Amino acid sequence: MNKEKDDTRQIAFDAICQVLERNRSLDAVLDLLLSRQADGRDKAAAYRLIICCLRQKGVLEAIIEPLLRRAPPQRVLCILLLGAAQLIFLDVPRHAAINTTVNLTRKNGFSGFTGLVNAVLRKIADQGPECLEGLDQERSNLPTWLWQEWEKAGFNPRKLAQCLSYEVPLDLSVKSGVTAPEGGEFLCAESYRYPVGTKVNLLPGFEEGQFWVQDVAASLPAWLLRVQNGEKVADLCAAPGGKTAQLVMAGGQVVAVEKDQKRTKRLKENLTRLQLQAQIVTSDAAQLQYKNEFDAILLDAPCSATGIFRRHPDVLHIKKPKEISGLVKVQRELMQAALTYLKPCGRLMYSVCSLQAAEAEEQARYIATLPGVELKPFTVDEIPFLPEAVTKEGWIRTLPFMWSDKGGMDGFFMARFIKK
Ligand SMILES: C[S@@+](CC[C@H](N)C(=O)[O-])C[C@H]1O[C@@H](n2cnc3c(N)ncnc32)[C@H](O)[C@@H]1O
Repeated sequence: MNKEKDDTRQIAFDAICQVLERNRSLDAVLDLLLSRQADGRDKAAAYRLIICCLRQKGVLEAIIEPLLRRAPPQRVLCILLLGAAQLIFLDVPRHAAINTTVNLTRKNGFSGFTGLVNAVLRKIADQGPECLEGLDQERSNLPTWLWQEWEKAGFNPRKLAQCLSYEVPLDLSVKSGVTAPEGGEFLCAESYRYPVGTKVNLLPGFEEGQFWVQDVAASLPAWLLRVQNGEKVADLCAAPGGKTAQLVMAGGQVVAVEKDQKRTKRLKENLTRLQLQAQIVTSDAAQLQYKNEFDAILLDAPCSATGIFRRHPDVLHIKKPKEISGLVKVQRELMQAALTYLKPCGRLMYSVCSLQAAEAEEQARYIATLPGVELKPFTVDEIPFLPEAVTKEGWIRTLPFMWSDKGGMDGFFMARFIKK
């Protein structure tokens, strides 16, 4: 492999192009791209650069575009984003940022644009932090459709966009009976928070399967299902398995269903590392043959994932409004199926990591209208450490700026129902 080609900036460029041009999720491209880079520090630097570009894309474009007479090819714009991010947000010295970006332009077949890249980046470097003056940074960084939908839902999009300006800590769910690794802050339930930059695989106990990575908000749906020892539980959309692990730990006899083969493999690997056992079924969870069988079901449904934009800023750019209606349809099919699989008096937890009302609040309203189902509202007593998340309808809605003094949390929605 050509080492020179595989440097930090080349990896960042390849990743940004795949996300922005091909709408591929960052997770999907990173595994492959980062495996090309042997040096851990270079990997971390590439990751930092990619994340910064995706978080600040709107602001960077607002700075770059007035400096262009006509639009260059999309890939040259990606190169400019990388160069400008280094100058404005990552404190890379002017000389290094400009020279390496000009080299990147040449190496990727855009020799005719090296002059332009050089000139634009010099202007940005000359302006320094002043280039941010007068810019509505929050508004620039959110796509208009998300800003509007979040505003309509009453979520304060400006405060949400502010979550893009800080680095995100690491949250672990820790097995019961195990001491959490040192250096973490206890949050709630089985969740601990570690400082930004903590490497999970270097923490003592990782190999032994004593904990797993899971945002504190993501740990709430399985925890609030209050599974009792020996209960028969289905986790209908299970991979990569953070919530399955919680359900098993709580003592459930868990059937974990996952449609995607590759993700099922990851689910199995994760449960093996954690030394936890569940019956794993690879199938469309809407097509199973169960009837009146489970005491409790977790439906952590496939969704737009807009609630996880702090950790995965790619969602801001790859998700499109027209995708939502297809997801709403799948979520409803899964809900209907879940209600068939549930025993009378059984509990259904519906959750999504989405900030889109159509996938969350409106879906909860829809389930409540189905025959034979009733909402079991959450009360503040059940979640006293986060009372602001309990809505007047009795749902739980976490928002990324909740606990912002500690580093925030993912945006999750959950609603609990009982089969009559
Ligand atoms: C939000 S993720 C689940 C995350 C998981 N509950 C956890 O906590 O680790 C949704 C998962 O549902 C899977 N999925 C999507 N449609 C499905 C279906 N019809 N049946 C079963 N699984 C499905 C996706 O492949 C994805 O792994």
